[in-house]
Amino acid sequence: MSSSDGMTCSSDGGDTAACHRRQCSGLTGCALLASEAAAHVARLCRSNPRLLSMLIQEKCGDDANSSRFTHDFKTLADVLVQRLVAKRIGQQFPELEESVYGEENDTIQNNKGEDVTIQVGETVEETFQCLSKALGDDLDSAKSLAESAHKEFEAKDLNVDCYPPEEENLDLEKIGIWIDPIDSTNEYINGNVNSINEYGFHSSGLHCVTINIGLFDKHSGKPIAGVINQPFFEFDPVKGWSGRCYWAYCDGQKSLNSLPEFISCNQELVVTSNSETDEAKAALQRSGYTVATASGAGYKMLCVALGVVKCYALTKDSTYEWDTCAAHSMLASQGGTACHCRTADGPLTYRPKIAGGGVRAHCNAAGVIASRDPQTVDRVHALLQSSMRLQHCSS
Ligand SMILES: O=P(O)(O)O[C@H]1[C@H](O)[C@@H](O)[C@H](OP(=O)(O)O)[C@@H](OP(=O)(O)O)[C@H]1O
Ligand SMILES: [Mg+2]
Ligand SMILES: [Mg+2]
Repeated sequence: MSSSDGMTCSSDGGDTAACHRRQCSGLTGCALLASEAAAHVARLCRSNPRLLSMLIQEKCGDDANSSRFTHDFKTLADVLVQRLVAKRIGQQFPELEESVYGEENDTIQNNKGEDVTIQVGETVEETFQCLSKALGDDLDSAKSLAESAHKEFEAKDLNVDCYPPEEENLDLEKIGIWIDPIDSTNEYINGNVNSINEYGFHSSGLHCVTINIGLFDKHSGKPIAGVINQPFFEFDPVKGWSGRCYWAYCDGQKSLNSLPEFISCNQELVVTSNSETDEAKAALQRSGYTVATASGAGYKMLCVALGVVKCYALTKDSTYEWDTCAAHSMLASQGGTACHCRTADGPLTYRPKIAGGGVRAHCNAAGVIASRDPQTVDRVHALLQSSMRLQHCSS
């Protein structure tokens, strides 16, 4: 684990609560606490079958990830979580209000077919009024969701090994933030719980769901900090689900993160999408890599950052800036990187949301190769490029 200085909390019992608040007082800390509030909402929506089934909606037109899914869905949890994270960041850092972007648009249709814009208000009552429009007559669900959207968390509530720096060297005017409120919505909707695979990660199921919050430099396009929260990490028959979260920070001068430092990963393991081509998988295998698949772009990249796998490779155009920004920041803080796969354009970059651009404007259109080890990125890039050239020549 790499950690910053000045983050230990006195155990004299004096002002512990204030100390915990202080520990997450920077922007990365704010995103980390917001991710925990978001995870709480995600778990609540998932635990209420009525709520979930009422509010699963198909994304249409420019909003849909049509290169990955024939039918792409969102839930109330996606929309509410995005609003909640944006609200909390905007409250603590008003300068950033216009610079927080998300995967989803803010509307959801209620059972009367009316579009409702989801907002997190200043008070629980305001949020309740909004959610009750979305949830029709289910006032109990609207009330519990509104309360949960306003629930406050402190650093001590987080399942994290160390806290982000209080002092960040950030020029807020340059910062943009991408939120993927629920990554792997399909697994979230299906709700399956699958056991861990032979490599030590989950190939599918609720464990692959993550909340990704990535900070980037609007001028250079570089990732700066990231938070990934995994809301469904552990299940206890009495207490239900609990999660875990990770953060990273790399402003070009200092690199800090809460990820494990020592890794004994399977050095030759590459994780990819269930939708990856047989040709790309075969090319990796011919070069000595073992190839495994998993759901969730954020989860796959988190597995790389945690050292469970060596590399994430995707030749397809099915991920977006909100899928990769948080995890890319983590890899960058570890000395690694995430690059375009099908071109020689180097690292992925991030841009503020383009009005009217639809999701394609923020697509990682040339695929992704990500690793903690830049040499692995180069090697996998070269071998996939040459396999794609061969395919091109023979077709
Ligand atoms: O659930 P949303 O936030 O829409 O994000 C999706 C990504 O955009 C897709 O690229 C992921 O598919 P792959 O991981 O199979 O590429 C997809 O993963 P999944 O379908 O395998 O769960 C999601 O991560
Ligand atoms: Mg996603
Ligand atoms: Mg998503």
